Amino acid sequence: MNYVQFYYPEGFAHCYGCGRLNPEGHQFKTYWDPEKRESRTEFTPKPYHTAIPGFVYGGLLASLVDCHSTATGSAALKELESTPWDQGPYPRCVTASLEVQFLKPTPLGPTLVAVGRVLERSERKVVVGTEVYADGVLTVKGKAVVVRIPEGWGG
Ligand SMILES: CCCCCCCCCCCC(=O)SCCNC(=O)CCNC(=O)[C@H](O)C(C)(C)COP(=O)(O)OP(=O)(O)OC[C@H]1O[C@@H](n2cnc3c(N)ncnc32)[C@H](O)[C@@H]1OP(=O)(O)O
Repeated sequence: MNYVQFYYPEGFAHCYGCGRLNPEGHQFKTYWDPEKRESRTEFTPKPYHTAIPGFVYGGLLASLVDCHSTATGSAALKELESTPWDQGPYPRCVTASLEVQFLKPTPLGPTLVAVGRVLERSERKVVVGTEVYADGVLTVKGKAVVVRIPEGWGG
């Protein structure tokens, strides 16, 4: 299966964090495992994503949790459709609220792995829990409420 953001409609694919059509952005890519009902986004920060030397800037970590959560919400809403996983478009979500807990400084260098789970889902809203690991150590936890984009917004 391809990544969730691959299936976003073109008009919703320019996000600075995860838009596949934004060459200046991070282009986060999120994979959904339909059996485990778990999402995974891997990203290797660049040397300039620095907070203090050797550690990742918290805003980047929040962006990772943000876009990873909207993608997880998208996959969770896609589950409600009868179309196959490899057939787009996927529903597009925006973030209504985002909580980030920085548990430990996140080292700059290793590939970060964000793992997401669906905590709650209705037809329009998904609550997503995320854990971010660096070298297998949990450094960040997130919780986001994401909402299907209202009718008439771009796309
Ligand atoms: C043109 C091109 C676009 C292009 C768009 C491209 C999208 C890129 C997205 C990338 C990720 C981001 O950075 S997103 C960017 C940051 N986010 C935003 O700019 C979103 C701004 N906010 C909004 O537009 C709005 O507040 C919405 C759409 C999120 C929600 O408004 P609404 O449509 O009136 O929804 P509403 O019916 O009130 O609520 C739906 C459900 O969500 C819950 N809910 C609503 N807000 C919150 C909240 N802050 N905290 C907790 N829960 C909330 C409600 O209780 C309800 O739950 P229940 O009663 O059903 O249980």
